[in-house]
Amino acid sequence: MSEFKQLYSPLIRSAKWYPVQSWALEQTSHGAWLLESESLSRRLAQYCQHFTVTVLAQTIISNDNLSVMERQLVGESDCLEREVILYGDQQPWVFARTLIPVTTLSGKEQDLVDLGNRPLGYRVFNDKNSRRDALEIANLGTQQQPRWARRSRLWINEKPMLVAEYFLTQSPVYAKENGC
Ligand SMILES: C=C(O[C@@H]1C=C(C(=O)O)C=C[C@H]1O)C(=O)O
Repeated sequence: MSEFKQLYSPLIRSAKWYPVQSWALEQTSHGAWLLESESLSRRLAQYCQHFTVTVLAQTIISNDNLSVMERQLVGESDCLEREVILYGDQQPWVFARTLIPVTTLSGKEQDLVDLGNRPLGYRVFNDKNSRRDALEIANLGTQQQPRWARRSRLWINEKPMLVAEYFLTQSPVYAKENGC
């Protein structure tokens, strides 16, 4: 198993998610990232020369393996679980875990199984029938040194998927504290 998956998969699964309103995000530099409602991939790509995605794992998981909240957000269907690292100029920036119900993988959306190293966001946000809701935030670091994660539901042609993203230390989200 990839070292990244081993490290970050359990972290993001056990995250305590809170609604956006619970955090003082307005006017902060990380807030602009966490509140991005359009494609995160496109935003990240503006901060580097080479934006790439590496798939760590992709498997079908039973609905029984979803948490109660996950089930509330995506429904009762089994899901394709896709875990990736988003890289900016070869630096790992974001670990992302997406749950795509198999019922979403129908009609035009059957191609989502075959994305490979193409960013999911490019595919989803190229479709005019896409939107994001149910945004929640978690701090996987400490109060002194926050390490942010967010979870949101994406809709494509009225079909849901759930995306959790963990912003790694080298990501531009922490650019100020990294001295960039
Ligand atoms: C959901 C988006 O796609 C990004 C790309 C992902 C992937 O390729 O699996 C996963 C999560 C995202 O951070 C986005 O760009 O907003």
